[in-house]
Amino acid sequence: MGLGEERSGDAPLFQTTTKKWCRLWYRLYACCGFVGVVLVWCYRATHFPAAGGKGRWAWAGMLGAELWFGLYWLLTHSARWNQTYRSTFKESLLQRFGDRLPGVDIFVCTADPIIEPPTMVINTVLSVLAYDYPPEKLSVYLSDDGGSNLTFYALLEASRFARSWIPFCKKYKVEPRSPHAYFSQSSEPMEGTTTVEWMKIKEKGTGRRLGTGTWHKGLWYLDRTGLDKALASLVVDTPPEDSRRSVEDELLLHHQRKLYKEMEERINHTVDIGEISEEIHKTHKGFSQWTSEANSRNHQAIVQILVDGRDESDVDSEGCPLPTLVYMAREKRPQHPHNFKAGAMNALLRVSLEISNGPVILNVDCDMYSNNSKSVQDALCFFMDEDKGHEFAYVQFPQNFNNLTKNDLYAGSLRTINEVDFHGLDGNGGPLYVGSGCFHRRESLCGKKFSPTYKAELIGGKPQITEVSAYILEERSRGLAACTYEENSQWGKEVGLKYGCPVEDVITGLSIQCRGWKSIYYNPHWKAFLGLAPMTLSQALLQHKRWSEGDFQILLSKYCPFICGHGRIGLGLQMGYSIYCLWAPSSLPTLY
Ligand SMILES: O=c1ccn([C@@H]2O[C@H](COP(=O)(O)OP(=O)(O)O[C@H]3O[C@H](CO)[C@@H](O)[C@H](O)[C@H]3O)[C@@H](O)[C@H]2O)c(=O)[nH]1
Ligand SMILES: [Mn+2]
Repeated sequence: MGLGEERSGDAPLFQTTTKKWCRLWYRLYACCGFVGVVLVWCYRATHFPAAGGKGRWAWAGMLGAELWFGLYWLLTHSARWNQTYRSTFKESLLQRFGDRLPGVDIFVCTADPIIEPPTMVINTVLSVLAYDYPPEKLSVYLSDDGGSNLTFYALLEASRFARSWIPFCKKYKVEPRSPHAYFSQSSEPMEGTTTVEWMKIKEKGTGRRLGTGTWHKGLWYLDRTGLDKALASLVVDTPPEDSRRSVEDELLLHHQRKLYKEMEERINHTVDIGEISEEIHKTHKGFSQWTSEANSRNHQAIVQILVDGRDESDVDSEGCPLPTLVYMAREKRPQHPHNFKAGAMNALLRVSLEISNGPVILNVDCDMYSNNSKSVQDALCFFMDEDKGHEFAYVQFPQNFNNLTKNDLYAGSLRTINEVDFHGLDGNGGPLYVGSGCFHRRESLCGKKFSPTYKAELIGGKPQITEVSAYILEERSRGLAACTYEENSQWGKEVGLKYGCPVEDVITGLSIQCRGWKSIYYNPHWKAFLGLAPMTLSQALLQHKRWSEGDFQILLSKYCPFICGHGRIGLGLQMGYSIYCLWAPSSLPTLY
């Protein structure tokens, strides 16, 4: 069992269960399967055609293929032997740590404004900005490898919208906190509105239109004055307090939706035109960083702090502090390898160290929004645990998708991996690091070795307001995001994410585990992250080719789980890694 139970006095922060009966049934099933496999092998071996007999080579080939699959089967099921499940106790976390909670830096990566539309990117950003976590301890960084001023413009719009969106989410406990996802699941305003009170106001108040506003796609949207007027009229029209509240709620929802739609339209319009207008250009100094020769492969480093969480005058519409929000496009030059996502993540590690220095880091892809506002608290339940927390380097959540068709033609849901394999690996020392949806301890990601005596508190955070201005932080950060910064350094080797492998995350996770750290797989019923799976055959093939190639490359490199992991990670985990490392060679017996 997990922890806590054995610790007297303190309530546990997380619990580990094994689902005993499921495990037993599974093991029984696996044993029966293994008997079957052995019988197939025996049959092949004992019925081998005699020398000179027909089909001898074909038979030998079949025996080879079945031996391979049998051994692969053994590997897979051994890695699944210790299925483990986790649950967290968030209330205890808040009670116990209160304002001693650590700073959390969130990295969102995007690479191309055409493939990854800016409205999608900012929805992901807004979903993490609105996490249910003290805003002064939260910093969100967008890395734009496309180096696009359109993405920067979208983020600027998002930084303004966030001022009403975050208090709205907190007041109404909105879920999910990606505005697009939220508004597309709730019904359209004004049409078939639900409350009786609302109807009354419509008739009695200012008539059909309620107040001043604009028509949009056949619906009447109130503007701020219209909204205030309508709210004021409620006092007269609907005396009971609770019915007044429900109408007020509807009006605010309606207003928030209108703000979102307007922002979305402005961004899409600018993206369609493909350039920033003079008018927009004037609204922020950041646009001047884009010179006329700049393009996605050749430009200087750009770092802009759009919201400085330390600035007490910069608050949301309710007067509460905002999370820090930073735009970063690292320097790109054709003669310097940029190392794809790993390069972006390492630049983010350095820039965020300068600006907010959160000891915990979350990375999400720009197409994967947060679907649960409490995930940061969930992850911290593991890191902050007094007994075991110091052993964990990262907490990986499953990657779930919301664009799959009913039959999931290209197996994009990763169901077996999410629901079976990773629970097995969690019982063997921890799951792989697979990119999006993973919380890291900054130190272990930056190369620190685990030591059993080491019990660092997860403290740290932003420098004091008086220390340096945002301008100086931006200047310094630009140097850290320069493409020459990593020359002759350990970045990409021993520090940060590793370079040179198409699955930079898997190889990085393996080396972290080889340095003695454990990891956690947390798969809550209420999905924490929802993203976009490949939609076409060619996209799906390309992704699987990259994954298989990358994993096979690990097997052949010095990071081979059986060599690098020998004596450092358990045999179960070595076998677990090899399931994926052997994907590519498994294609040969499959073809046979
Ligand atoms: O030069 C690059 C290339 C990609 N990305 C970003 O990296 C992420 C993942 O790239 P994508 O092309 O979407 O790859 P996927 O195969 O969908 O990603 C899966 O596989 C990757 C490699 O294992 C992991 O890093 C991801 O988290 C995981 O979701 C996206 O946000 C990109 O914007 C960059 O920032 N810079
Ligand atoms: Mn992707």
